[in-house]
Amino acid sequence: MATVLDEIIDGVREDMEARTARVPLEALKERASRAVPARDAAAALRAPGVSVISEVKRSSPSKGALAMIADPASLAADYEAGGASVISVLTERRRFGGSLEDLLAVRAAVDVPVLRKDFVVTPYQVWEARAFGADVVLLIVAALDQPELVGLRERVESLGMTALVEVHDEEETDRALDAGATVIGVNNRNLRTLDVDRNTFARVAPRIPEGIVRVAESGVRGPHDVLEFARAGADAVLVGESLVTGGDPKAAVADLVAAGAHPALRAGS
Ligand SMILES: O=C(O)c1ccccc1NCC(=O)[C@H](O)[C@H](O)COP(=O)(O)O
Repeated sequence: MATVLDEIIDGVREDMEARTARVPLEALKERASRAVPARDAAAALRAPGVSVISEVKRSSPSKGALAMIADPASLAADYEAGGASVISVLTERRRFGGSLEDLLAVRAAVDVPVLRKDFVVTPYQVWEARAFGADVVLLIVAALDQPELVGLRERVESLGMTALVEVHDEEETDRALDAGATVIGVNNRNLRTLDVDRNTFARVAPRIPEGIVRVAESGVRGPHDVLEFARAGADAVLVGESLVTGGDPKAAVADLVAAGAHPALRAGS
């Protein structure tokens, strides 16, 4: 039986084929060659404290509509003002209501690195990410076989960007490491059931060696969750829903950043 992930990827491939018919790969490469260089996201995520990746997220398969977000650039600027280290932009159209135009607008509005959050399964999408200003590209291990994962990571890095390689369990973590990932996101959301289990990060993180950036993704409701993920070894958290539904995104990000800089975390307690 097809999973939600399979269904999303089927739609992504259809949309991408339509874009490929309009903009051939060679034209896209030419546009990417004119893009300003990528910002260093790995350095931003390695900074002291728990870095906050704040997401522009209009809707989701698990929750449906979340927020209108008429002006993603303005939301991203609020996130940056609150102290976000990286802005994540969901560019998938059918289930998340995003677009490459959102990515372009956000990149022009902020000085921090910007993540293309999508279901990337072909090199064309990586070139697209760069052409539209991305500094980071999400690669989901569950969506790729091993040669695809290795090839896409290499393509992302050859264009000067950072690959955020997403895993859900220990086996996928081993695949990410074998593929040469240096930034690994553990998603607490099971992509088959869409349920969030916040214990996933604590279970999987010990599998990720020191020196690799560890990102806890999904299910961050507030500062207490940042503290929990930090104690379990997170260098960064990726947060969407609670920021877009909370009413004051700048203050909400600032609260998360403050929690991630808590002195008790520096003492290792
Ligand atoms: O959010 C979903 O329902 C979802 C369903 C299927 C695949 C991916 C999905 N979300 C993408 C994400 O990973 C999250 O947007 C991101 O981690 C932020 O999560 P949250 O803070 O829980 O919105």
